[in-house]
Amino acid sequence: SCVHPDRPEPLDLHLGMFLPTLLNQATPEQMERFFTPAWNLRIIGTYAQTEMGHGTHLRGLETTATFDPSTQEFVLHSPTISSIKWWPGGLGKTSNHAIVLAQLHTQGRCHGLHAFIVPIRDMDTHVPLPGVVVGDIGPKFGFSEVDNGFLKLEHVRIPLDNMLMKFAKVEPDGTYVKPPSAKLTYGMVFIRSMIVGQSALALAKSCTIAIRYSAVRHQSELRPGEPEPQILNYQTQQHKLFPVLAAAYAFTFVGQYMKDTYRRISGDIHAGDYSQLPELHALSAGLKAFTTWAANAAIEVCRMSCGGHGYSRSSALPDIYVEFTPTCTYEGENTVMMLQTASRYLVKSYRQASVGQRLQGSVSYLSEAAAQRLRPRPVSGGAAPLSTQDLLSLVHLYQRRAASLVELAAKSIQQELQRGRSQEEAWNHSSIDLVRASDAHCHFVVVKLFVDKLEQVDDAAVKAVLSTLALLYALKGLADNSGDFLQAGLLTVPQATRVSARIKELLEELRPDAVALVDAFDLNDRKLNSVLGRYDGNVYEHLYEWARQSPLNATEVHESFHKYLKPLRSRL
Ligand SMILES: CCCCCCCC/C=C\CCCCCCC/C=C/C(=O)SCCNC(=O)CCNC(=O)[C@H](O)C(C)(C)COP(=O)(O)OP(=O)(O)OC[C@H]1O[C@@H](n2cnc3c(N)ncnc32)[C@H](O)[C@@H]1OP(=O)(O)O
Ligand SMILES: Cc1cc2nc3c(=O)[nH]c(=O)nc-3n(C[C@H](O)[C@H](O)[C@H](O)COP(=O)(O)OP(=O)(O)OC[C@H]3O[C@@H](n4cnc5c(N)ncnc54)[C@H](O)[C@@H]3O)c2cc1C
Repeated sequence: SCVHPDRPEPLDLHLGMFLPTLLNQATPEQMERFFTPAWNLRIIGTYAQTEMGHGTHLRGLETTATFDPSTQEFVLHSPTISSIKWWPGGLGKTSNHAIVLAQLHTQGRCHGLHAFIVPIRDMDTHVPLPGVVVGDIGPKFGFSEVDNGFLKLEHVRIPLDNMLMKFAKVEPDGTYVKPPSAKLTYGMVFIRSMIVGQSALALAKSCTIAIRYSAVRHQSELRPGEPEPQILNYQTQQHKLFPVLAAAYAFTFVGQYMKDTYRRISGDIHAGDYSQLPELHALSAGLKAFTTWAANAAIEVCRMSCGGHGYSRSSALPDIYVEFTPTCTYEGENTVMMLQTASRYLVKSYRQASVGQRLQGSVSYLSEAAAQRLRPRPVSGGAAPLSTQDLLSLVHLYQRRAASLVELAAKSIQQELQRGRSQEEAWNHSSIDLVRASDAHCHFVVVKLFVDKLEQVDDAAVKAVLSTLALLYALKGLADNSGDFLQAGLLTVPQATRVSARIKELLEELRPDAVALVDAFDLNDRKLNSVLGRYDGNVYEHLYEWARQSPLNATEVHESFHKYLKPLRSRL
C-alpha cells in the first residue's frame, strides 16, 4: 500500500535522529565515512539511548564503552538485563547501524555518556553481527508501522574512530579530551524543536476534520418544527472546537518561531558560541511539553465532538491520536521537560534577576518583575482593570502570571530549605510548583508570539479574524487557569465573569469564518485521510463506501458462521 505521508515509518529515526546526530556530532572524516552512505540508505541507522531500565535518567544509563588501547577499539557491552537498549525506532528489523549512547570508560575512569556508531547487522545479508542480539519489542499502543527494538551488546568491538568526536575525544593512548561544553553531547534539542510544529499539524488536522464534519452534520432540533441544524451551530460545539482552532494557529506560529530559533542558535553553536544553548534547551523542552500536552487533549476533544463516527477509523481521528500521543513521552517525558525548564532556567533566572541582573530572551520579564517588587505596591493592591479586547494587555497579564508562579516556586524551595530539607528534597517538594511555573512561562510565550505575529499581517480582514482567534486563545486560557490569575491577584471574580461572557461573543463572531479558517490550513484529502473531513463534505456516501470496503464484507456470509455459530447451535 502507498506510504501515507504522515504515518510513522521505520526510517523516521534514520532521517530524524541518526542523520541529524551525525551532522551535529561527527568529525569531517566521520561525515565522509558515515553520512554519505547513510544519505544513500546503504547505512540505515537508529538512535539507541533509552534502555529497559532508564529513559529519563541519562546519567543512569548502564551500557558501557570501554577503550582498549592495545587494539585501538571500544568494547560495547550491556552488563545487565536493565541495560538492554529498548524502544529505539527502526532498531528491531530495519537498521544495520545504531548510534549507541554509552558510559565511556578509558584509563580506568568513567567520563559519562558519549555517542558511538555501532554496526549491528551485516550490510549485505542483514544478519545480526557477532555479539549483537537484536529484535522487535512487540506490539504497542500504536506505531505498528515502526519496529521499535531491543539491542543487547555482548562485548562488541568497534574502532576508536567510531566514537563521535566533534566535541569530546579519546586519543590513541586512551587520554580523554573534554568537549568545550558538557551540554553538547545531550542532543535531542533538534527533535524537541521540530515536535512543536508537529503539535500544530496534529491540531490543524483534527480541527479541520471536526469543524468540516460539524458543518455537514445535522442533528436534533434548535427550534421546534424547523429542520435539524448543523451541529456547528450549537454553542457547546463551538466551545469545544473553536479554542482548538485558535490553538492550531497559535502553535503554527510558535512552531515556526521554534524552528527559526533552533536554526539561529545551532548556527551560533557551530560557530563556537554556546551562550544561547541554555535558552534553546529550556525553550525546546518547555514548548515541546506544553504543546504536546495541549494537542494530545485537543485531539480527543475533536474525536468526541464527532459522535460515533469520530470513533470510526474512517474519521482518521483515532489514528491521529494514537500516532501523536507518544510525543508526550518520547524525546523527553513531558513532566521531566517542564522540570528542566523550571529548575535549570526559570528559577536560575529568577535568582539572577533578584540581584539586579538584566535578563535577555524569553525570561527578560523576570527582570521587570524583580524591579516591580522593589517599588512600593499600589495602596489598592487590587487587580488592574481588565480589557477583554486589548491583546497587549492580555499578554502583560500572562507575563505577570508567569512571573508570579516562578516566584512562588522559587519561594517554595526557599521555605523547604528553611525547614531543614536538603537541596534535592527541597526541589522535589516544590516540583508541582515548578511544573506550574514552566507551564505558565510557556503559555505566556505562546500568547506573546501569537500577538507578535499579528503585527506582521498586512491584510486587514485576515488580521481581524486572526485577532479574534488570538483573543479567544488568550481569554480561554485565562478562564481555564483562572485560579492562577485569581491567586496572583491579577483577576477578580467580576472580571472572570466578563471573560466568560466575552468568550461566548467570540464564538459567535468566529462561526461564519470557521470552515474557511480550517480550509486555510490547506490540508488536502490525501493528507487528512478522513471521510468526515473531506473537502467536498460528501460524508455519508463515502462513509458507506468505506464500510463496504471493510475486509469483513468480502463475503456475505463470514466463515465464522460455519466454523463457530452453526456448530454451537447444534450443541444447544
Ligand atoms: C538530514 C536531516 C533530515 C531531517 C528530516 C526530518 C524527518 C523527520 C522524520 C521523523 C521525525 C523523527 C521522529 C522521532 C520519533 C521519536 C523518536 C524518539 C526518540 C527518543 O525518545 S530519544 C530519547 C529521548 N530521551 C530523553 O530525552 C532523555 C530525557 N532526559 C534528559 O534529557 C536528562 O536526563 C535530563 C536533562 C532530564 C537530566 O540530565 P542530567 O541529570 O544529566 O542533567 P542536569 O543535571 O539536569 O543538567 C545539567 C546541565 O545540562 C543542561 N542540559 C540538560 N539537557 C540538555 C540538552 N538536551 N541540551 C542542552 N543542555 C542540556 C542543563 O540545563 C544543565 O545546565 P546547567 O548546569 O544548569 O547550566
Ligand atoms: C513511541 C516511542 C518511541 C521511542 N523511540 C525512542 C528512540 O528512537 N530512541 C530512544 O532512545 N528512546 C526512544 N523512546 C523511549 C523514550 O525516550 C522514553 O520512553 C522516554 O525518555 C521516557 O523515559 P522512560 O520510558 O524511562 O520513562 P520514566 O522516566 O521511567 O518515566 C515514568 C514516570 O516517571 C516520572 N519521572 C521520571 N523521572 C522523573 C524526575 N526526575 N522527576 C519527576 N518525575 C520523574 C515521569 O514523569 C513519568 O511520569 C521511545 C518511546 C516511545 C513511547
